[in-house]
Amino acid sequence: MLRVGLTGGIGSGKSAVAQRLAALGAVVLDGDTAARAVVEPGTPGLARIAETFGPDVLRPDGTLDRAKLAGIVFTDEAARQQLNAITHPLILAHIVAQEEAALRDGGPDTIVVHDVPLLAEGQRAADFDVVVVVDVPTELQVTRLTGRGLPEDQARARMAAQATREQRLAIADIVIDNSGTQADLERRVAEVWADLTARAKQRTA
Ligand SMILES: CC(C)(COP(=O)(O)OP(=O)(O)OC[C@H]1O[C@@H](n2cnc3c(N)ncnc32)[C@H](O)[C@@H]1O)[C@@H](O)C(=O)NCCC(=O)NCCS
Ligand SMILES: Nc1ncnc2c1ncn2[C@@H]1O[C@H](COP(=O)(O)OP(=O)(O)OP(=O)(O)O)[C@@H](O)[C@H]1O
Repeated sequence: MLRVGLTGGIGSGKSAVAQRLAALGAVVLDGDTAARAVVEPGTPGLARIAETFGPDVLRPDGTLDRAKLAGIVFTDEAARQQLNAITHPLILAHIVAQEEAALRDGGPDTIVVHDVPLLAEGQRAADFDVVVVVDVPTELQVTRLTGRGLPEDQARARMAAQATREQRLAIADIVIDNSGTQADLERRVAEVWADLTARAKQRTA
């Protein structure tokens, strides 16, 4: 098995890369999806969030009001650290369980891609055999985020809560430049897939 950490700033195109890698045969485990699962109604994660941030962050139906919580944590660094302290250990445990299942089901050449939005923010790069970073210039991140409907001030607030472009590039083994077209991206991901496949074979040889 080859364990790949995939990361990129918000709006870099990380999800687009993950989708293409999945289509090529990777088992993709997604941090944002895990982050949603651990705060479903009835979970200890959601209970701790409601205790910490107050019942106002819950909707009348008991689900998390994500926009309200985002409004709190992306304007208040201490609040975001509190949220991270609740969610990050739960997210990690959720993903470890999914990876164990992938290992049981897949063969020795299985390529597991962990889509980890905040890989450069933690100390986890060493947990992976290969780190792939999706890179775009900062202003293009803003353009793409506003293009999908996020107000510019909110886009910039989230980017300010993340590592810098340079910090992400510093942990990369492979960089995917996504400043071109979707077709350019597809070609580059196919190249990277060939590279990952070769690395996976080398490990099992
Ligand atoms: C604050 C929340 C409710 C906002 O929800 P929303 O649906 O608007 O965003 P979503 O979860 O889809 O995240 C979108 C992107 O925002 C960025 N982001 C999310 N959480 C964080 C954070 N704590 N710090 C920095 N950036 C973050 C990431 O680039 C992520 O890919 C949500 O992001 C959350 O629960 N965050 C804490 C868990 C977390 O750290 N998740 C991301 C890494 S695993
Ligand atoms: N090469 C490209 N050309 C034009 N638009 C693109 C390109 N790559 C991605 N996009 C668009 O940019 C936006 C952000 O891409 P995507 O959702 O894949 O980013 P992400 O890094 O996964 O973001 P998030 O951190 O929010 O999950 C999307 O609307 C996507 O369709």
